[in-house]
Amino acid sequence: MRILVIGRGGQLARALAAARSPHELIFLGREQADLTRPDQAARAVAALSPDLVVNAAAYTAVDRAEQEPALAHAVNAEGVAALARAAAEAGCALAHVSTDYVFDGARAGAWRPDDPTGPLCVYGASKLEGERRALAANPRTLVLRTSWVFSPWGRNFVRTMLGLAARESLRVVDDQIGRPTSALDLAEAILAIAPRLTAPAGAPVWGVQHYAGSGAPVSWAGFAERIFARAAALGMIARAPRIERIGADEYPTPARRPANSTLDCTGFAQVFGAPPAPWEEGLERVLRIIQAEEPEAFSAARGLQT
Ligand SMILES: NC(=O)C1=CN([C@@H]2O[C@H](COP(=O)(O)OP(=O)(O)OC[C@H]3O[C@@H](n4cnc5c(N)ncnc54)[C@H](OP(=O)(O)O)[C@@H]3O)[C@@H](O)[C@H]2O)C=CC1
Ligand SMILES: Cc1cn([C@H]2C[C@H](O)[C@@H](COP(=O)(O)OP(=O)(O)O[C@H]3O[C@@H](C)C(=O)[C@@H](O)[C@H]3O)O2)c(=O)[nH]c1=O
Ligand SMILES: [Mg+2]
Repeated sequence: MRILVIGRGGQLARALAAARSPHELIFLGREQADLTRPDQAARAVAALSPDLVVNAAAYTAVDRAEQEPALAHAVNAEGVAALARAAAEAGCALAHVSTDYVFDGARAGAWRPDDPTGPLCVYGASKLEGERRALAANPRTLVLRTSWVFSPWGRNFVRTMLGLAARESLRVVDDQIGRPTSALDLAEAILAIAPRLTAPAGAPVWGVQHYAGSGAPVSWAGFAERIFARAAALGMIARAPRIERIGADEYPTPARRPANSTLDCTGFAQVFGAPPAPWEEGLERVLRIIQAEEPEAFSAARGLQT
């Protein structure tokens, strides 16, 4: 089948490009399909008439969004609405990726797709609006919420931590928990379920589902410890910084983040017949790719004699 991916340089888009797949994948970067220029994406969808559009583009700068709410909304809500309309008009399905930050995180237990939302920040609110607009514009829409995405590329918590590995100690928030997700696993899951996304409107595949790394939820501090422990074991860093576990109130950021971001993915496993991959295995794979692709990238932080 023919899959049109909106977005090219981002983590998920790169992971989709790296994955092995029997499908024909076409990637459009911002130059060809800018979500703030709704006509562009619509023209591309009409011209290419794919079976499925995967939206891997988004405004993802969580803190900066607090200063740029209009732009976040233009990309994550208006742009998505236009894309969904174009897909509906061309008769093609839409897989749209969303986020755990649509929840307020204010209770224990994993969030199910139909649990009440309540975003705490501009990014989360813009993504929630995008979900609604996509589902309203195209009945053949799968909104796939994911969380804490990391990959060998771009901006993510794993690369941020590796960049700080030379520090003696690091203060990291311990009262926000969630499920980290490898972009490679997410990409492979999307490609694996793609043939199911040719179903007609009303089929059980449409609507909101959750896909996040399986295994125990962790705090950012716990995730950081795991990253450093594995990076040290792989010889990427000489030794792990000491992690000082702090509260979010001790690490002020412009955007508020949910205390409990844990996504319940049982619905995805039921509908698509495959549970998400374990995040700890995803981390191992991502670290090995970073090590292979950029042996010197974190050399300043390695503290290793080379
Ligand atoms: N990263 C995470 O931790 C999480 C991400 N998600 C969601 O997953 C999806 C993929 O995220 P991820 O791959 O990490 O995102 P990235 O931030 O890595 O990439 C986002 C991509 O979107 C592009 N983009 C931004 N604005 C526009 C625009 N106006 N028109 C077209 N393209 C644009 C960026 O282009 P450019 O490079 O030119 O800026 C970039 O290539 C997003 O929907 C995100 O909301 C959900 C949960 C967690
Ligand atoms: C760098 C750093 C961050 N932190 C905290 C701040 C914050 O609470 C938490 C994560 O910070 P980050 O900015 O890396 O992550 P953030 O940008 O909030 O990541 C989010 O991105 C969007 C796109 C999503 O959709 C979410 O699922 C989530 O992955 O870690 C520390 O405590 N110490 C540190 O040294
Ligand atoms: Mg960030």
